Amino acid sequence: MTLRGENLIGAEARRGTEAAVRAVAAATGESLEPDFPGASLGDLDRACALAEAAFDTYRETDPETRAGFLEAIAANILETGDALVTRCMEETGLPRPRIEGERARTVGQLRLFADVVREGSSVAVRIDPALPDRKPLPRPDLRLRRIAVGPVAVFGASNFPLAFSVAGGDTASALAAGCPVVVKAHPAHPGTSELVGRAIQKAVASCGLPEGTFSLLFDAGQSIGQGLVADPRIAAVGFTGSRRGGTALMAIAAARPVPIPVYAEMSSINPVLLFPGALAARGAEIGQAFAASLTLGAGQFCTNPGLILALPGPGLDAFLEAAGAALRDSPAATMLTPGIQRAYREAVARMAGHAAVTRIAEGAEGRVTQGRASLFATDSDVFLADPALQEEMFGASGLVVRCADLAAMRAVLEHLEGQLTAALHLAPEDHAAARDLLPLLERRVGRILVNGFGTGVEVAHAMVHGGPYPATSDGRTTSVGSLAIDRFLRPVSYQDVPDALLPAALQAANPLDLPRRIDGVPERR
Ligand SMILES: NC(=O)C1=CN([C@@H]2O[C@H](COP(=O)(O)OP(=O)(O)OC[C@H]3O[C@@H](n4cnc5c(N)ncnc54)[C@H](OP(=O)(O)O)[C@@H]3O)[C@@H](O)[C@H]2O)C=CC1
Ligand SMILES: O=C(O)CCC(=O)C(=O)O
Repeated sequence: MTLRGENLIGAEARRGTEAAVRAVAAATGESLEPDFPGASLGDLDRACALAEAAFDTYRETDPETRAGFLEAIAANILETGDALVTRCMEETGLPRPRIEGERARTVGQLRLFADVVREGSSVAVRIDPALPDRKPLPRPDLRLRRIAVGPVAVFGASNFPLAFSVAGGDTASALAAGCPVVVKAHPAHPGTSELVGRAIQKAVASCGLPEGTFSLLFDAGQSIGQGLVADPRIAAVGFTGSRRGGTALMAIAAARPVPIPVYAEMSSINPVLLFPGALAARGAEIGQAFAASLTLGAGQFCTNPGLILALPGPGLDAFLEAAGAALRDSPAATMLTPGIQRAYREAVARMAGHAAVTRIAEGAEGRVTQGRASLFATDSDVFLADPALQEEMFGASGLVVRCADLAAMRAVLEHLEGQLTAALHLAPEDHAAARDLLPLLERRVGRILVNGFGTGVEVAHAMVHGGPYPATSDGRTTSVGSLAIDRFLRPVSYQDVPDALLPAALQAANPLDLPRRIDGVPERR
């Protein structure tokens, strides 16, 4: 499919009139055709007006229609074939297996949400039938369902150009909830965004949905993104990116006359706890696995294992030796954008320049567009004294913090900001020590995992890809997995509303065949 560099506004595709986003080949820095002129404020207004006009129709689509729509998007994405894969590789510098894997994850995610919509428990139907004879007062008939919150603004993420971008988890969960979506494309992969956007636009048309169900806007600056968050027709925001970007959007959303939630997934350094028994048994093996996780995707994962906590000893020495050797052998890797490469280089230089931090290993030097791996080490008292040491280095770099004993490890965890994940490496004899730390870890992170690393989030029902601030703006939820739909739903209760006036979801005959709780008890079906 030929790229046209057009904004997709409802059923229309039109070139913008503002400064253009230039697509750039991540590996070489060369400009790619076409350019993507930015949307005007008029385009933004039209996209939001269409989204609002679509809302009441789209949110009341029956489960089969909405699930079929999500599946049609998945099919259309696959139909874009190699054109999508090659363009995405060129724009991001990510290798083919990664992009193909990410496409499968994106399509699988859309299909998972189709299943969620068909299954119906996200509507959360509750019925408390009237008790007219109750004394001293009768109870009214109460029926609850959850409805979509309204049009959602989604910011595509740079580092997952498919799974966290135009048709990624935020879009899939918002559409599954019944919310029209307006996406602000990430300037790092505009061609990928257009191809995926057209796949969604085509599905809107083939499923007979209102055109405002989906729009995609490009912008070389920040006025469209900021305007979207401020627009009174937008009811919620999904974002993955920097803490600075996420908090700027949170401030705009909070300052609106009607504030709205921003679900921002931001920085995380994902502590890895190496317990003594595990280190003694397999320090070198863990070191190799750690290096592989750290360098995945040039380290550009928010789940990247950036902080390692361990007690000194021969096990830690073996870990450092193996991780160091693997990282010294690791080739430099193309980073997503010149800005991300520069930010990474500066973060590594700051760490290397710290008087009380030593560099354990450095990967091979690369081109100007590439990042090289690094591993640093320090002691827990240094880490505790300097908050800058827990800032994310977005790339393949980690910091090992030597903790004199388990109490020192606890002190470091107490001091940490909110995180997406914590990984514990354990042997059976470490279980008691790990058990002691679990309550603290539960307070700090969204996902606790054992004998693995957090990179590569499973898209599943029991997944939490979230965590307390600043890992995310709202630790009560997740941006990956079926629970992500909850962000875009709100409950409405209907009291003594006649059956003929009730939405189908709540009618006595249950025409949508939804799971229901009657008087608090799941109905037998
Ligand atoms: N932890 C994580 O998961 C991730 C962290 N990052 C971090 O973010 C850095 C930059 O990467 P990037 O992906 O571009 O993330 P950004 O947060 O800079 O940008 C993400 C998106 O939000 C927009 N945006 C950012 N700030 C604002 C604002 N104030 N007003 C309106 N729109 C805004 C950007 O537009 P525009 O580009 O025009 O500014 C872009 O579309 C990385 O170096 C890394 O440190 C990045 C990706 C994931
Ligand atoms: O590790 C993953 O699969 C997802 C990582 C992620 O959410 C991110 O880097 O933004």
